[in-house]
Amino acid sequence: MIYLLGGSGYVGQAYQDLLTRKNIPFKNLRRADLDYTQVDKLTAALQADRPEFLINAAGYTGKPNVDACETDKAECLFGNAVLPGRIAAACAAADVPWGHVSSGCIYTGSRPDGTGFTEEDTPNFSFRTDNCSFYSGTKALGEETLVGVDNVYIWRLRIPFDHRDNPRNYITKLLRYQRLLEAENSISQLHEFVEATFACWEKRIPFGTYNVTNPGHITTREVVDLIKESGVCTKDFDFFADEDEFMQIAAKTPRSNCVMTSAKLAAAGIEMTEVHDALRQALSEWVPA
Ligand SMILES: NC(=O)C1=CN([C@@H]2O[C@H](COP(=O)(O)OP(=O)(O)OC[C@H]3O[C@@H](n4cnc5c(N)ncnc54)[C@H](OP(=O)(O)O)[C@@H]3O)[C@@H](O)[C@H]2O)C=CC1
Ligand SMILES: Cc1cn([C@H]2C[C@H](O)[C@@H](COP(=O)(O)OP(=O)(O)O[C@H]3O[C@@H](C)C(=O)[C@@H](O)[C@H]3O)O2)c(=O)[nH]c1=O
Repeated sequence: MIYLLGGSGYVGQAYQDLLTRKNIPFKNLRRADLDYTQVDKLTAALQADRPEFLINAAGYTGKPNVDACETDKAECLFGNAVLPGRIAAACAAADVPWGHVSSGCIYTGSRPDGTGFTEEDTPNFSFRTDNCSFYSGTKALGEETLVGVDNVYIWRLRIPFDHRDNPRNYITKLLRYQRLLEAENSISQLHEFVEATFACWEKRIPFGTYNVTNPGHITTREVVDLIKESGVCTKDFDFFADEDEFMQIAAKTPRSNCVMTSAKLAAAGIEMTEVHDALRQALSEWVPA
């Protein structure tokens, strides 16, 4: 049996769908039912139920986007930086291996030679580099909390998208924002992300950190072209002149826009669809809200 923390959230729902489809028994824990943020309570539950693996899809993202984290810092710090350490303590006490959903938003840009950041690269969009959003800072701290912890996968998700219209879906965001920021990003098809991360456990690949993004990178303008090409929306999309204008008009805090490589995951035998193809696929199956 699998333990799922935060299973009622946007990412957690995708895990519920996956485990249900695969017919794998799981328990979706919600804080309202069992306060898994308390080490003693989570440890006792793990010792009683003895799940084979735990997935942590809990955390604080801010709604509708990371700007909201700037005004709820205590909750954001707790959910993203403190909670992973608490789960690590409980999983160590009960000897349960686990996986943690982190974020690629701890990087900005690309490597100096233009290639994507690897798992070996130190985050360059964090409190330590003093250039980040509060959300990104807490996600980087969450990873630091887990340094030296055995039996854990750290899975980096980035700007999720899929075929279902949803305010959290990157495609929906681009359809609804009044103006767009031109940027280059590596991004993750949500359902491929959950499949790939669970495959880490199923295939028993080595524990550690994995970038779980669709291979390649894509610019906002390229996504817009694919949206138009698909017929999902053919309007004229309006763009900000530059990041300064974006910050003045639409954002409270800087965004991470970055290129990553998921080559480590592929080398472990877990392949994801090339990013343009994955977007084309999602748009071809588009389900409006
Ligand atoms: N959505 C995105 O764009 C991305 C998300 N991620 C990461 O994925 C994880 C899940 O995100 P997502 O599903 O979008 O988030 P949601 O807000 O949709 O769901 C998160 C769930 O976490 C639980 N939770 C536990 N502690 C807290 C807390 N302090 N504050 C708020 N919620 C808490 C809640 O479940 P309950 O109360 O039921 O237990 C909640 O339903 C996060 O760690 C996030 O950083 C990474 C990259 C991109
Ligand atoms: C607000 C806004 C953003 N954007 C761009 C900036 C960025 O490239 C992209 C996404 O920005 P948002 O503000 O919607 O999303 P943001 O909250 O920054 O999204 C992030 O959420 C957290 C939880 C993560 O971990 C990330 O991986 C990512 O999904 O959209 C616009 O083009 N126009 C806008 O008006």
